[in-house]
Amino acid sequence: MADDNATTPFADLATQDAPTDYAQLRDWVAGIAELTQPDAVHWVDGSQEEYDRLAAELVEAGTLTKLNEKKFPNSYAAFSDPADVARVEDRTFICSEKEEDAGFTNNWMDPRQMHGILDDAFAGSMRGRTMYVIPFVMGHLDAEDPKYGVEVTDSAYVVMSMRIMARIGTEVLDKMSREQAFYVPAVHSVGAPLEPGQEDVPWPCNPTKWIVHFPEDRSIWSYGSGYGGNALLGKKCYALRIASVMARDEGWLAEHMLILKLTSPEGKAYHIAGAFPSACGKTNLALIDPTVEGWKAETLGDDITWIRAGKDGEFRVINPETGYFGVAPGTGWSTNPNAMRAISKGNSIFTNVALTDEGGVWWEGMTDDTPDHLIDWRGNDWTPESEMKAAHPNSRFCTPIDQTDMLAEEYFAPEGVKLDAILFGGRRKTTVPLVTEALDWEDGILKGATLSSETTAAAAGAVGVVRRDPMAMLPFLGYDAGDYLAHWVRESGKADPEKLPKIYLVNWFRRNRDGGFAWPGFGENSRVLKWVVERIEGTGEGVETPIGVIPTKASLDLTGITVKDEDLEDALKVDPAEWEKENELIEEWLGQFGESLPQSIRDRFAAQKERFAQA
Ligand SMILES: Nc1nc2c(ncn2[C@@H]2O[C@H](COP(=O)(O)OP(=O)(O)OP(=O)(O)O)[C@@H](O)[C@H]2O)c(=O)[nH]1
Ligand SMILES: O=C([O-])CC(=O)C(=O)O
Ligand SMILES: [Mn+2]
Repeated sequence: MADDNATTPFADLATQDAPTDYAQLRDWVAGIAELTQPDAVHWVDGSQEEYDRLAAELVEAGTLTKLNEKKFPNSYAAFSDPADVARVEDRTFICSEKEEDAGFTNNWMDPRQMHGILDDAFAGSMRGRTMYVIPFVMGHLDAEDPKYGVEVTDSAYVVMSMRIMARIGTEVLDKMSREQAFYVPAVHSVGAPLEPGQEDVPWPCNPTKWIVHFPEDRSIWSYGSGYGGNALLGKKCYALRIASVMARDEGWLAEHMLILKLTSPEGKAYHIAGAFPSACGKTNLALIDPTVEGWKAETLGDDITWIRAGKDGEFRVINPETGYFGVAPGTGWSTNPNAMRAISKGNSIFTNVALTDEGGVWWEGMTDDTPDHLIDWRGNDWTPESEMKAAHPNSRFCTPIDQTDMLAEEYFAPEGVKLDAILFGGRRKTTVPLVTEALDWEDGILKGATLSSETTAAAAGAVGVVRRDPMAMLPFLGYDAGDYLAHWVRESGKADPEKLPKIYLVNWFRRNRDGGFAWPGFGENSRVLKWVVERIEGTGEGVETPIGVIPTKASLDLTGITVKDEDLEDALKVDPAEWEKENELIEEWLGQFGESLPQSIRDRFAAQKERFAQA
């Protein structure tokens, strides 16, 4: 261990037991300790022992409830402050040097001004608490160019969750230190210092929240929230916002996508990625149980995908995470048995779900029967007569991905898999058909660029409002949206045109004329995937419409289910009146981009309007 000339007791605290001689890292951690003034500093080794010790401390503090060991081994439930239940997009900032580099979709503030605000907020913010130092890597530790990070946090809940979601601890620290590698410095504080003698609360947080990214120096500062995407900084903050900037500069793509491996009855494997906004079905599709005869699904990832052009001109994809942070409500034995099996193996942390009288967890949609009595996510008695939901709509399960029975072995391969198709999807009651094949790659980019969805509980704010969400990345772009689309165009230029994935627009959420879902969804989506594969093979039947090719009614394999003919019509129709309105909204959306929007996207949109005019 190196000898430090520490200047303050806090710097001493940070470095005295530091298990690394990486001087730059030691100095950085010491500096954060000086700023935040914790009572203790702990370098996280990532061991089970450490995890169990933190869990015991959090049970003692009332943050975690240990679940029934027989039903949910080594699992815990956490209940957040009712005002800290989701990502806070209006408090999320991209502080690039120039405002135009953050683009019109992001909140921006001058980096110097923001650093001033953060210095004030973080000054003494960890008083009375332990500061944890979490070395982590997103993606594989033995990747060609491992993407390291170090999260400093005063939340043990964050440490436990990060251990599920990413590769953390000693092995990562050792390799990072040996290589003196660059790491993304990520600072997190719940923003609730304790004065001497002050009693803690189960879920400390601060009414003022700051989720801040500095893309040029690749750093992250998160203040005031303990929740999910606000606090587990390896996830959305690093693996999407900061990684998207790295990807722009280094020539790859960081995307909000699931990865699914699908094997046909003939034994041929296909890899499909899907970009859907938060709470629009990624985890469910990633864990699909196909209902269509003879098809097998395996998963590689459910939320984040990094794409690189391979040496043979193919697109290759990996999942940089190691766990699920999945939406609990709607995840059930009938809709998502693969998730339920993974969860049942234990080692999970549930946040804002309800507790059963047997010490288990429950949420809306988990089982067909509703329990007679629960403790709801706010800690109140709950019965089926209660007006409130038992679980918060954005309640989550945090579960290791390697507990998935249907995990594809390629998940473990640093070189990833070759991508065959990309689905862009959203939650739209009207207008957008069940599935549409883009006319070609550039038309596919237009589909991604103009993707839209009704807002959900995954972010604070109104639910059910239609908004444009380019490539499902709206809340996760680390730079200008037009530059991002131009980067897509540029990256695809590197691929062999023959090997570019085919692109599809999907919508599992369209309503029928009676207001119900027009398509049964979930496992039945395998029927749509089968059509996609048939299109790739050149055998699937389709009808050309002004927005692309949609299946004929007969070309969707509906063996074994009954879908009413009129429901199928409602699911598949391209209604010119709806699209006239839609095209106006798209025009308005594209009008918000500046110069940076690639001309090819404007041209492809003009072509789409022209096809409607000709139809
Ligand atoms: N009707 C219908 N609902 C679905 C379908 N797939 C998912 N859902 C519901 O949509 C909600 C969100 O699904 P998820 O799979 O968790 O969404 P996600 O995209 O992984 O969300 P994030 O983890 O927030 O990014 C859940 O309540 C699901 O039950 C589908 O095919 N049809
Ligand atoms: O980031 C979070 O808090 C949860 C999540 O996966 C999302 O909202 O997309
Ligand atoms: Mn998910």
